[in-house]
Amino acid sequence: MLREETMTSHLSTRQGGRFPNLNTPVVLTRRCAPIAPHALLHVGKGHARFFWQTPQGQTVAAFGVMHRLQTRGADRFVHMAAAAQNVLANLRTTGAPDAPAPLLVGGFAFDNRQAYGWEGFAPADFILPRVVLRTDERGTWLSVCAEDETKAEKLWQAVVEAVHRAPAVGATTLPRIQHETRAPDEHTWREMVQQAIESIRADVVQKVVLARTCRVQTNAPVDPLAALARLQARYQGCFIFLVEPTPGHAFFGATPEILADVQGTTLRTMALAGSIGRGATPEEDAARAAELLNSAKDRREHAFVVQAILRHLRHLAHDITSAPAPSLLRLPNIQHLHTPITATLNADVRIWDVVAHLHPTPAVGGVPRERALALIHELEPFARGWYAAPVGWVDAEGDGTFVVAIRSALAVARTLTLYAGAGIVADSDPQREWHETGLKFRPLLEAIGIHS
Ligand SMILES: C=C(O[C@@H]1C=C(C(=O)O)C=C[C@H]1O)C(=O)O
Repeated sequence: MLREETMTSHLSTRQGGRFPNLNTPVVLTRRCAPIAPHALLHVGKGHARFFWQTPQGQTVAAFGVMHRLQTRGADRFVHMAAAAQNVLANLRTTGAPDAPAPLLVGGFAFDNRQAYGWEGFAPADFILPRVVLRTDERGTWLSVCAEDETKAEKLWQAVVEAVHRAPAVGATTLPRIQHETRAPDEHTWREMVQQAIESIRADVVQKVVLARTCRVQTNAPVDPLAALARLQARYQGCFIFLVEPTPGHAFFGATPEILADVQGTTLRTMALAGSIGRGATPEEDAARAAELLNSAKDRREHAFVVQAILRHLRHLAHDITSAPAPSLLRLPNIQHLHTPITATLNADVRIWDVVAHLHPTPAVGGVPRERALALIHELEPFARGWYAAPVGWVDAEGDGTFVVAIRSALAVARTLTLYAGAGIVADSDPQREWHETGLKFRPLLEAIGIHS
């Protein structure tokens, strides 16, 4: 039943292209008794899937494809905005009158490069899901999307029955690790950082964020749901996400970094840059926090991000406010400098415009942006795929949230690739940056049962 209902229709856009006429699908949304998001994702195994959990505990779990929207190229944000608008404006909603609006879920690649291992992901890839489960302070909502009312009604009932038959998330046996490789290795990393520092001294760039990967081979496929459960247990302060646009190609993580959160005309974003480990005792932890807050190097690294965000927002928004000095954002593995920023969007500015302008901030790219990106391409021995890129959702009212997909991993079959980066400025130390990126791998290593 579910399998038949979840047929895929493709909607690709090309520059200057026209969108095909769509039939008008029906989105049926009703309140329901609590359903565990994991049960829904379990039912959705074998389909495209999406999961989202905010630090406040709201969740979105979705599966199946009513429409898949894919765009590529430097203008992928603009083209996706048009395609999304076209799909969301062509829905008939039914069910509870106070139901949350229909949404699209997905994200973007970091840049325009072909990325090895990311074949299951288009450079901009969103779906209008067949089934969406949302929990928030108002309760639990189940939405289904189908060709007509009768089909929607049948699908709604079928999903409710299926989730009640789904097994509870219990202890899962984790796959055994057979092989682990760090790319680049430590020696090459030091050379990369050294070259970045030389580019900074030569005034080519002022800051650049370099990343490295950890590739793990396991004896059995990694179950992203088991990894998500572990991230949920330990990293509730983060946004926990899973994007699986093609079944079996899963990108997931626990990120603290919001790129754009829009409700009505209110925008929330943040600068997050400058990092140090946690202490083993409260005294040591406080000493490290003080060291970070007083570090001229970290404050400079951070200021680049604040300035870039404020500069972009000036064209998009008014009433922009940012904290005068960074505060601490503390996670179990690491602590960061953090500046919350809010603004009111100008008329006609949508979340897509904000994402298109802000990404990549110097928290994951560098300053100046284009030169830093060129240096990243030159120095990093891999393409980033969706790592450090915008991932999130947008609804039919124009609200939405995109996070920066760091502290993340790609799982395809028995290969898991973890990514972590660090901002390099003139006085960075390659050894310390190796250690810092090591700390940033930790949540995802733990999520698959490796304690480093
Ligand atoms: C690039 C990453 O993290 C970013 C870089 C940081 C830094 O250089 O201090 C801190 C937070 C993030 O904005 C990552 O986790 O991979």
